[in-house]
Amino acid sequence: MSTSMPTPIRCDQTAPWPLLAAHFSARGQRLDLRQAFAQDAQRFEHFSQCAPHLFADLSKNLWERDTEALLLDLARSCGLEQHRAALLAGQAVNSTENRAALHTLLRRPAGLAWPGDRPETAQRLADVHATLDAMLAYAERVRGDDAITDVVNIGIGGSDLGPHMAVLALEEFRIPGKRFHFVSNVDGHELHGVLQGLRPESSLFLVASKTFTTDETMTNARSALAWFAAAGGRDVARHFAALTTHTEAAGALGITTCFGFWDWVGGRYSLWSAIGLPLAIAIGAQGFRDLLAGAHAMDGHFRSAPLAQNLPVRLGLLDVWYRNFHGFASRCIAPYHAALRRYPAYLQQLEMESNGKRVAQDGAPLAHATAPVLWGEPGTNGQHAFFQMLHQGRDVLPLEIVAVRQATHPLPGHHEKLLANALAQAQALMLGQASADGHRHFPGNRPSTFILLESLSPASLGALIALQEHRVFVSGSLWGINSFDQWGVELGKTLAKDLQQRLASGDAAGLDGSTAGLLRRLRAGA
Ligand SMILES: O=P(O)(O)OC[C@H]1O[C@H](O)[C@H](O)[C@@H](O)[C@@H]1O
Repeated sequence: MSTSMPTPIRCDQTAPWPLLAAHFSARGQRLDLRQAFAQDAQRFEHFSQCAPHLFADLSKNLWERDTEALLLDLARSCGLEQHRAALLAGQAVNSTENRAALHTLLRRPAGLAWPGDRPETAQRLADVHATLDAMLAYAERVRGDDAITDVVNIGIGGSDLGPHMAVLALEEFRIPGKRFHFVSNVDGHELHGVLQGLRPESSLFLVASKTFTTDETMTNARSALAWFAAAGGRDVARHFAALTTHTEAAGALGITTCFGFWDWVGGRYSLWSAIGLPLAIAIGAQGFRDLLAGAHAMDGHFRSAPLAQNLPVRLGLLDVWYRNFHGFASRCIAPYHAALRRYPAYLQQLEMESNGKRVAQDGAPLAHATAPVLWGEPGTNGQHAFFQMLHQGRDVLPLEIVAVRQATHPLPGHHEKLLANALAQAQALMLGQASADGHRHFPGNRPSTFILLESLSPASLGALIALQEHRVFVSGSLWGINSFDQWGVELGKTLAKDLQQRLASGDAAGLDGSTAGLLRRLRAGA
């Protein structure tokens, strides 16, 4: 059993909060990055940071050393260090569900104890490794089974976004001869499109659902099972596996090959658990262990680096500064690597489902803003679509670039162009360009963060994702919210059940005028 932990202190109820507001009015809102670089020869050194497997340049952001010092005071006043310790020790930081959020345990080496561990941690870690070993052995068997050519992951949200993003990101490491498909939407077009290219005897379906109740996933799993039987498939135990905390529910559906995990793993933090099986099949047991090791290295950095040199902390503090003082409402994510094309979507769930909250831990409404909108596309594509607005729109939209120093393809010239574009965008946003013609004038002073990986590998991807997880924890902690629940997704699910019946029956009694009108329209011809 997890014990409850002291409630973090809300940022707007601490002494540094009004000091930050005063600092913003006096200087922060007028900071000019071009002047800031001219006045501080060490600005790049001060605001850049090495962390395991990556490097980050935060110097082109609208803050100065004094700002960061005040933000660090804010973090301390909010009890960030105590809250971090509670997270890592497995206390019930998810207060509305009375659960720990122990995704860090999933990547901890076997037998490693941390000071402050709760008594049950050693057993949990042993369970993690027993499951990991079994899952990786299974992944290796599937990799060696040439009869299986197609692996279909059926899952949604955290049971789709992580493995899907990572299988794409690590395509260079992917086993040849197997195709990977991800079916998430209840829209039958998606599953139908995949099934059309499959044969039962060469397909492996992985039904991924923490709860094993999610309607989309259950509907797709039932349809896949029905297709399998109708197409002459035999041996469900060989061709279907369930990745879930509810193995009995999988059994009830007829799926007996199961890899489990635990309620203390949040859906959007579950890539490291059995939910990672499609990735493990794609990149192999060693690749998956490298991913875990990369994430664990970042966990160590987050756990022990001083706050002022702690990259997730610095990013999380910058997020608070931007959201609550500058009032920036979004962050544009631009991975300059085509294989990271699902990275923005992955971060959307991680940050917006974690921190898109309007009440404090105690349920009281907050007076300050929380998660920004995350959005984006790989560079250079985004440059030819929406970067116009980043450069010349009326709103300031902070940009976060992820670039990779080494390419793995052999094509000459491409990578230099790609990296030059990443650098140029950050430079153009900051420097701008004066022109008497308003249409050609670039105001500049627009912020960006530049994250650099040496290469895109399982280890660096693990570190990058763990960095983002911890950064979301930092801002959520200061905002005083529970970053680990997602009650906001429930109402729509309940109403969809009711409306599914009404779509069949035509009963519009008691509905609002718009929903009733649309229902009639949808049923026209029924
Ligand atoms: O893994 P599952 O239990 O099927 O949940 C899948 C997803 O759906 C839920 O509604 C939540 O919004 C997500 O956090 C979760 O990842």
